[in-house]
Amino acid sequence: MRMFKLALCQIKGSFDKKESMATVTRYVETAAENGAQVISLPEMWNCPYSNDYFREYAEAEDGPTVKFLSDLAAKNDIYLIGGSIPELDGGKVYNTSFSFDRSGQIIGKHRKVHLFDIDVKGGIRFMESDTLTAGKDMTILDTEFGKIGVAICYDVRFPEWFRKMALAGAKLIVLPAAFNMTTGPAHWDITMRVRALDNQVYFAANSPARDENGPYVAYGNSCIASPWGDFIAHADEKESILYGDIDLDYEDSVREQLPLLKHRRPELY
Ligand SMILES: O=C(O)CCC(=O)C(=O)O
Repeated sequence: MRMFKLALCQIKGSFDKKESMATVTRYVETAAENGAQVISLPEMWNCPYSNDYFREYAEAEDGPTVKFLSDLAAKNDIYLIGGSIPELDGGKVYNTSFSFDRSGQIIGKHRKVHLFDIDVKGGIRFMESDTLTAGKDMTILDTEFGKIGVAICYDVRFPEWFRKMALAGAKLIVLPAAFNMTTGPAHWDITMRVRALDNQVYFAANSPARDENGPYVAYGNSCIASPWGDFIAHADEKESILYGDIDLDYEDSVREQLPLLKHRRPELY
């Protein structure tokens, strides 16, 4: 099939995992009822986004959250890109996105490769590397709709990583992410559009909804950019489900008319 419906669930986090799971269940069921075949969640949806909580909330791959996501994918007969959660493995904590097929099988596991360590004066300081370990591997899901790349938030700032994904065949890239109120207004929209445009892919960024009272105020503004570089869907800061039709024939036609990927001169750079 050359066309499928993607849904991004822009939901608020909470301190209570059970409450977060109940919210996720509601949103995923609604998106599936509305015809979405691939559904995604935000970064760290089951854990407050703070170094104070990552280890406390972390779970192993055989823990309850991965089981919950697997059951949810199977029950709703959808591909699920499970946002990200703190994953505990060998005493280390990773920011990890698990993905599932329609039967609930894990088909991808992305550990955030670029850790979010920034110090913007008068804005935001965050040092993920104080508590988290970086992953090393590129993640591309093989699905009945084609290849879907998965990366997490700060990964988006490294264009080489996404070019590599496009060259490996990714047609859609999904980014569970949680920009903030300093870098969000400055860089979110333009970065998502340009990753789509440069690589001639659909590019979808799934933020949590904004919670002014939470430990981390996310920017929201989940969005889906087309291979032409325009937005086909864009949320505000509130809880919502964002839908987009991913049309791979359209993607092919953009690539034929403006053959950027063919015109590269890798022997020169
Ligand atoms: O790159 C940014 O500005 C934000 C990144 C971020 O919030 C994250 O990686 O979680």
